[in-house]
Amino acid sequence: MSRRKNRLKSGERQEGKMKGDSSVALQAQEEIIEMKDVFSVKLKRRRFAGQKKGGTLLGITIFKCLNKEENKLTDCAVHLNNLSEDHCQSWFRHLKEILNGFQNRPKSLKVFVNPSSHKREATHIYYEKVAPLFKLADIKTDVTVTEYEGHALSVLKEFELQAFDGVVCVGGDGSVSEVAHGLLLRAQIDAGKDADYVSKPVRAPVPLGVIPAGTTNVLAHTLYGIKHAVTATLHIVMGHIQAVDVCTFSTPSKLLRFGFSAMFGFGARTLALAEKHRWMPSSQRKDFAFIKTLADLKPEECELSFLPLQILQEDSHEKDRLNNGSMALIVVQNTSRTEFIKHLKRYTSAKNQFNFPFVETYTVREVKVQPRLKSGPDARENVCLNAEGNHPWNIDGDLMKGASEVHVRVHPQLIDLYGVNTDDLESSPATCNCI
Ligand SMILES: Nc1ncnc2c1ncn2[C@@H]1O[C@H](COP(=O)(O)OP(=O)(O)OP(=O)(O)O)[C@@H](O)[C@H]1O
Repeated sequence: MSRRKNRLKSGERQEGKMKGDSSVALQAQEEIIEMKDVFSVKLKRRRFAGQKKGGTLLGITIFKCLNKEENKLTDCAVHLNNLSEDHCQSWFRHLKEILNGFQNRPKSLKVFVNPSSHKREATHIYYEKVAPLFKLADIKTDVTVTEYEGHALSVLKEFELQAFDGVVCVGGDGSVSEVAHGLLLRAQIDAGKDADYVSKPVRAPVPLGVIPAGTTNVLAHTLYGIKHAVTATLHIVMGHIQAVDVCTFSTPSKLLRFGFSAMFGFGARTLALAEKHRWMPSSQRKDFAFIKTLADLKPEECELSFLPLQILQEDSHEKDRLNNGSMALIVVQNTSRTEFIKHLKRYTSAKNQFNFPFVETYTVREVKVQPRLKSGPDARENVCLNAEGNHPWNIDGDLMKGASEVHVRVHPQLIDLYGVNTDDLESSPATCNCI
């Protein structure tokens, strides 16, 4: 058996023989290949340079998804040598039939690529690492490279969603949030709901996939346990799906946004300052805004009310999951800058993260935040402060300016995301280089 160059750059290859008649497993060099790990099968032919059709049949090649170390997935080619056209064609048809039977695997995807994410590498990542795997898996794609902020949202409001099995976003958290919001908004419009006030939203009709290519990729990290475009692509190709809770953020009169997470106070003010300095390179801008907001740290005058979730003792192991109909509310108040920095330093660690007397944590279903307006001689400040958007929110990394009272509600399992239950993944800590 001779070894030839692998057709996939990132993959590995093995060789073996087709023998017997097995519907779910093949044997290649002592290794059992389970069909649930296979995402593509091709007839393997010897062709001359430039030859597109025909060629001598050599066997079939099976492409499977391999679980590498630390949550990393990669693709791998297994060559099964057989010179009989009839034999290969019959195996090929049979294996294709099995692959077509996997329900959640997409056959057609709408893809949004944000070319401005991070250091402008999203387009390269998509065409070099993601698109070849989609092609190999025979997934049809319709790609929109976004031209401005809000472009994905306007496309999502108009296009023929029924033609696709899923939507994919290549970018950072801001882009994913815009696409998730657009997908859910579109679902409400299609269901005949008032998009300005949605009390019981309907689910997104198709799953959303996230290819990490941004400055912050928290959502991708949560779904795949790693920032790795090939891993994310293979989760999509293999149809790994999980239902995830989504929140609505509304003022008393208007739905602001569907989103996964939000910050009010320090995290929002940092983002607002960073947005004012868009001319700076992305990482510098964020570090600058972080340090400056920390230096000017002041408490946010507001009233906070919330509806706690009663978790039964036997269900308490579910408290960390992404789809149990609850939110974690973390309140930091009445503390000094020094103590606050200690809290921030521990923020990314899973151990004793919130173990400070000035940090309170609650498991809740609803939260209301009402900025407290000034009275007496300072009351005139309210008008100019609100006009400047002085009560900003950071919703999934996107800035919402000037909102008055904001009502946050969690809606269980409102969207399907490609990925796995992160409880099953090995966790790797996030880091911050400013403090
Ligand atoms: N062509 C474009 N030019 C400018 N902004 C765009 C473009 N396409 C999309 N956007 C917007 O860019 C924002 C940020 O994108 P994304 O989160 O992918 O990148 P990022 O590098 O993580 O962002 P940030 O620098 O804000 O952290 C999104 O809100 C999106 O709406």
